[in-house]
Amino acid sequence: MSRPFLKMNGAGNDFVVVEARSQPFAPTVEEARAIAARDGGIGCDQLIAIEPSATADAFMRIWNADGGQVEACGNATRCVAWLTMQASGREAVTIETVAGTLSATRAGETLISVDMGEPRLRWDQIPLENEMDTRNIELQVGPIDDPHLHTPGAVNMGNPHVVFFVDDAETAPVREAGSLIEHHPLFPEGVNVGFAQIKSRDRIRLRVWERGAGLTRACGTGACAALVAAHRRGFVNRKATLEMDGGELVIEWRESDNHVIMTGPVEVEFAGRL
Ligand SMILES: N[C@H](CCC[C@H](N)C(=O)O)C(=O)O
Repeated sequence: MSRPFLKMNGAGNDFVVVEARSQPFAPTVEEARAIAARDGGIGCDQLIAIEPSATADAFMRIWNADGGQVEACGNATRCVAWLTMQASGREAVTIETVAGTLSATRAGETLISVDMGEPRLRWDQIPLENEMDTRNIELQVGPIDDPHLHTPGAVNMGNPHVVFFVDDAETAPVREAGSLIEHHPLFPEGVNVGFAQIKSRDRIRLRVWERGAGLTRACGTGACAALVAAHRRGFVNRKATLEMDGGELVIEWRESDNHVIMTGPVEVEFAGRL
């Protein structure tokens, strides 16, 4: 039976959002992949279901475009939080995910802040295949030998990220290197691959090759990971604007509680039926 959905995006990272509180939604990997397909499907980076939660305002389930379920999606969390605020009239809501429950507050008519919690920084929390310093991980593969790509940092924001520091994000080998590293044996659960150009102590230009989705126009958890990795290397302050292909996110790694706060836009593109 067909069912309604909303096509949304957060800074250009786009989603098909399905309401699954009244009617369960359990697509197979193939069905999720078919919905996400840009050629023949609706087309999105992630497929999102809003489900009941016993402990939060809603549970958010996330499928990547390749049909696999994942733990976290920052831009989608803002979209689901915004929908929940619009429906409830409240300015603060909680969203339960596989990676934990997140608190969101309204920062504007279509601007949402999400407390993404604490970054996980130990090698076995990323996770990595073997023990190493997650500030500077040793990774040599394909175009990554490019001397312009400095030793990356690794951060888990509920999902795994590796962040390379590059001289120019526009010319960085995002597709070639991203697709190689996504499945590199150093990352037993795969990895999202960020390419960060430090423009100043409070501005980073970031492009992300996402695990299971490829090059996206923005990545919220990727923006959080890039800020944390760059601060750990002394490149930026604790708060910065992350310039992504589809828009800007403001990320702060709060000193008081070690939480990472992500603020960014939400947009409803259209409504349809699956
Ligand atoms: N676009 C999402 C990240 C999706 C991460 C997913 N690609 C994974 O496999 O972890 C975001 O805004 O955080």
